Amino acid sequence: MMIHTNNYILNIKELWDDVPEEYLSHKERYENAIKKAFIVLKVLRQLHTGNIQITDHRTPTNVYSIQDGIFRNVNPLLIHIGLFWSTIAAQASTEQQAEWLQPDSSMIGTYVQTELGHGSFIRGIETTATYDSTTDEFILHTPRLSAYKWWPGGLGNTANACLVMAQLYINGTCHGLHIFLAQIRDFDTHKPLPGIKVGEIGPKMGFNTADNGFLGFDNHRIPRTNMLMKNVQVLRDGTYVKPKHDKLTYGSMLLTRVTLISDLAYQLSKAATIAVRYSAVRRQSPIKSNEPERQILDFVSQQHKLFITIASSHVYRVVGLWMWNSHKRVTADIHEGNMGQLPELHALACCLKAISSRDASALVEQCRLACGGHGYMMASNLPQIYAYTTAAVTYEGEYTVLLLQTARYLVKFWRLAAEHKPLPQNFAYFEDYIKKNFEQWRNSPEGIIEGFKAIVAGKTKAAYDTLQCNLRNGREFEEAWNMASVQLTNASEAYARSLLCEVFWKETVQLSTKVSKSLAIVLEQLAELYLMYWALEKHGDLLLYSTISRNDIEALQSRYEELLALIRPNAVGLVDAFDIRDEVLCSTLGAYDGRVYERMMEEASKSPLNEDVVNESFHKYIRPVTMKNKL
Ligand SMILES: CC(C)(COP(=O)(O)OP(=O)(O)OC[C@H]1O[C@@H](n2cnc3c(N)ncnc32)[C@H](O)[C@@H]1OP(=O)(O)O)[C@@H](O)C(=O)NCCC(=O)NCCSC(=O)/C=C/CC(=O)O
Ligand SMILES: Cc1cc2nc3c(=O)[nH]c(=O)nc-3n(C[C@H](O)[C@H](O)[C@H](O)COP(=O)(O)OP(=O)(O)OC[C@H]3O[C@@H](n4cnc5c(N)ncnc54)[C@H](O)[C@@H]3O)c2cc1C
Repeated sequence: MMIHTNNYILNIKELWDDVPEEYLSHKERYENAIKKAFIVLKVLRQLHTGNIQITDHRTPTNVYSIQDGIFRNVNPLLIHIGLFWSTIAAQASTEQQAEWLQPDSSMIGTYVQTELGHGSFIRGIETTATYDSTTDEFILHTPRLSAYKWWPGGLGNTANACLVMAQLYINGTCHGLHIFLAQIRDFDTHKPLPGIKVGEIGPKMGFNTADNGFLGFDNHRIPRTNMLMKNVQVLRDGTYVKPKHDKLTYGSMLLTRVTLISDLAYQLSKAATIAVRYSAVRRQSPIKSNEPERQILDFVSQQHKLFITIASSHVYRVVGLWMWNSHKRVTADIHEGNMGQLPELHALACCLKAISSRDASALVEQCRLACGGHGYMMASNLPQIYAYTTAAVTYEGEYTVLLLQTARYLVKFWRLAAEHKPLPQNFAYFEDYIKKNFEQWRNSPEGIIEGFKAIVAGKTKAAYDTLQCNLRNGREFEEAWNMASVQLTNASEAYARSLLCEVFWKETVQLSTKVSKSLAIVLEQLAELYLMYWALEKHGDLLLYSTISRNDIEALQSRYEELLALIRPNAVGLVDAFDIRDEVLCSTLGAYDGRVYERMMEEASKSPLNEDVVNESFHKYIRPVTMKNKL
């Protein structure tokens, strides 16, 4: 069968709600979402097997973006599709993949790592997998309450299998964390298998269709061949064959951190579309008293809130793709046995995941505030986008914890620079900073990029000096590190910002040579706006670490305001260009036709509180009190 993906999915009636999901109970929400998830999964499987083919020349990822509209929340199979399959594909041996990665597999899986007691510090995970050579099995066990798995998406009710991260024990020796495939529910009855205690963890700020779950094992046995064995093996006699790099087991987190950057770009484009379109429709007060009321988009302070969101969406789209290509390159190298680039990729993924999620949630909230009271309505969809986006600051590596990983990398290069040892080209600026080879400040994108590098060098130096001072004062390294951690995270944050500015600017300049002149002008305006915005936000740091002057900052401010005015005529066009369908945007404020007030009234009419002219609670509770003395 030949289909057009969007039209096909839009025409599946069961995927689209009559009643907004906010009016459903926790249980009904899950049941509604799971119904839709399996319709979507069926379509994905048909696409995969070629039973249906698409005519719109897009990949199955098209289905992923439309699902934002289908679920208005999270697909309960998100982790099954996003993490379970990809981890098997990346970490299972060829034979395991052939057995497990069947398109018609009965397994619905999830990725089970975090425990009640440990999320960030995964070496602290307490679930054990003990090899029993007499039966050729691993025994999975949860030794205490804190070792219960807690959080995995889809675990609560949906999954019948999972990838479990557990401490591997062979003959009494602990070999650290490894990943095991475990069936947890019967494929036919869906009842938990003996020795499995599993359930759902309860309502959350968002993600309420994702049935996040808990899981405990009571000496649950699985075959030895269920350990993921591409990079590491346990042989029949219990011999342990080490991986080429001891963090290859963490590969799924690395990949998800990379892909998250692009996902967050997409969430930002949704928020920007809603807020900019609404700001073009909404009129509130004249600018000059004798004039009609103006579109709120004409207020320069409103442009300041919104245009940075449009620009940031482009930044994260560009940088997300750049990271995706790096990941592909490094993975190919790892395949060839070369691990050399892995530390750099990990350091970049950590700080960029941290900053992209923090930026995205702050900017989505800024868009919500920019829509005034109406932004607070669930029907604007901005609260849901915020709840989804802010979760990413925590999952897949908590913000501060990830910044501290990148700080380890920065400190290593600073130490080389301080000891006058050779540095890779991308850290040559550390040496320049030490030698005080400062470039004279230039009020240009290139000048700002140099300025940001000076901030990275200056902040890394400050953190490093504090670390050394703590060590000289007799502290142990880990304690000295903890004492310097505020400065270390500051250095990492600055590093991420400098990367974002540099990659975005260079990629935009390159892209500009390939598109029409008028488009190139707009793209460069957006890139310049991003750099100017952050230079102004960080002007205190620039004053500390670069040669910028007060006059330069004033000139930057003028240019920034000029850019807002230049972008204003194209603002609506820029968000239309994100090309997000109304069915995906799900927003009364952001629909393409601009019928904001009509849609708000239509949505209000769906409230169950409008079903009866007089709600029965009036007779039960209100009337007895208000009419008491009058009867
Ligand atoms: C914070 C972490 C990284 C610490 O890990 P740990 O084993 O304790 O590290 P060490 O201190 O021993 O060593 C650090 C050392 O290892 C390198 N490294 C760490 N991670 C990686 C990696 N992924 N790839 C390559 N190298 C790595 C690091 O560079 C250091 O090297 P040095 O040369 O400096 O020594 C760890 O505990 C961690 O990652 N914590 C976060 C946990 C997390 O992300 N959990 C995600 C759970 S799944 C989830 O949240 C799903 C959400 C839903 C969804 O995605 O939709
Ligand atoms: C919506 C959602 C979905 C999730 N899905 C999954 C899933 O599918 N599978 C799964 O396995 N997990 C999942 N998780 C769990 C998630 O990965 C963890 O919550 C996350 O890694 C953070 O760990 P934590 O909760 O232990 O936070 P903690 O580490 O306890 O963090 C609490 C605070 O302590 C600070 N802190 C901790 N360690 C340090 C340190 N070394 N130095 C400085 N400060 C520190 C943090 O900065 C933070 O401020 C999910 C979580 C959420 C919210």
